[in-house]
Amino acid sequence: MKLSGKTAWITGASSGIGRATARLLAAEGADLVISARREERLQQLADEIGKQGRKVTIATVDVSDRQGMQTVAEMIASLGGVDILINNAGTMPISPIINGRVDEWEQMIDTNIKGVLYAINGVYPGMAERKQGHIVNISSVAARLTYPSAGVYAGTKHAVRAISDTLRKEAIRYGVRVTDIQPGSVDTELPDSIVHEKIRAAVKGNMYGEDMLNLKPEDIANAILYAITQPAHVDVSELLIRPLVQEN
Ligand SMILES: NC(=O)C1=CN([C@@H]2O[C@H](COP(=O)(O)OP(=O)(O)OC[C@H]3O[C@@H](n4cnc5c(N)ncnc54)[C@H](OP(=O)(O)O)[C@@H]3O)[C@@H](O)[C@H]2O)C=CC1
Ligand SMILES: O=CCS(=O)(=O)O
Repeated sequence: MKLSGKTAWITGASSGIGRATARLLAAEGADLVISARREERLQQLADEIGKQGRKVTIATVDVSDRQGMQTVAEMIASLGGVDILINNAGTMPISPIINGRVDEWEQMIDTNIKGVLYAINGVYPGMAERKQGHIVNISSVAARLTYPSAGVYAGTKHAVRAISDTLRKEAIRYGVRVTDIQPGSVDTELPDSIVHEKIRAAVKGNMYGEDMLNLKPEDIANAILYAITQPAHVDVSELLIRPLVQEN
């Protein structure tokens, strides 16, 4: 097993990419801290993974809750810290900017940018002190391009990519590695977070159309595993993974 003796914190572990990654990392021997807002989902996952003999700690927290994230960080520090952070929690309530859905903009900014920063802030100082660690941020193909209705979402993902690359440069001196994972369309619950009904229907139609074979969450979990199991001198800085049929 490639991750025996390692502990990973996975945010957004209650579904999709986070849940698939939790399963894969546990199968490779990692102990886990899994967090999200839906506690029942986390408990089900913990029960499943616990049967494989892995230690799993649940943290029910909204990543946009600065104090709540600080409490999780303190709990993690009391466990001795984590070796790996999978900074995955995210939301995508997209809509045209002309609609002025300011609450949804703020939700994306608070979750996708501030949440990512709070998690980094929670574990990075400890990693730097121990002179080892790996931070994996899940941005998106939308960290490289934009498309109508996704202005704010793409803005948050461009920000995650910029934060990742800056952190990568700063963290070299501490022996901490940073990877930015950029998935294309993955078959998950993410479109359910779109509140604008017409856009949600359009995105779901596109993502689940018969002519479009999306990625599976496990495809991204495999990419994450690749990034975190390279030799210590290797930093997989970015990985862009699209379904074969996705042009942009
Ligand atoms: N699916 C796709 O096509 C793509 C996804 N991504 C990114 O991948 C990441 C994972 O998404 P994916 O698995 O697809 O979608 P899911 O909707 O299946 O999973 C999102 C996860 O994030 C958690 N989450 C959302 N908001 C919050 C919050 N405020 N606080 C804590 N946890 C939260 C959810 O848990 P809960 O609701 O229980 O809190 C859930 O576990 C996201 O960052 C997304 O932007 C990137 C590119 C493509
Ligand atoms: O983050 C989402 C990427 S895509 O589904 O719009 O390609």
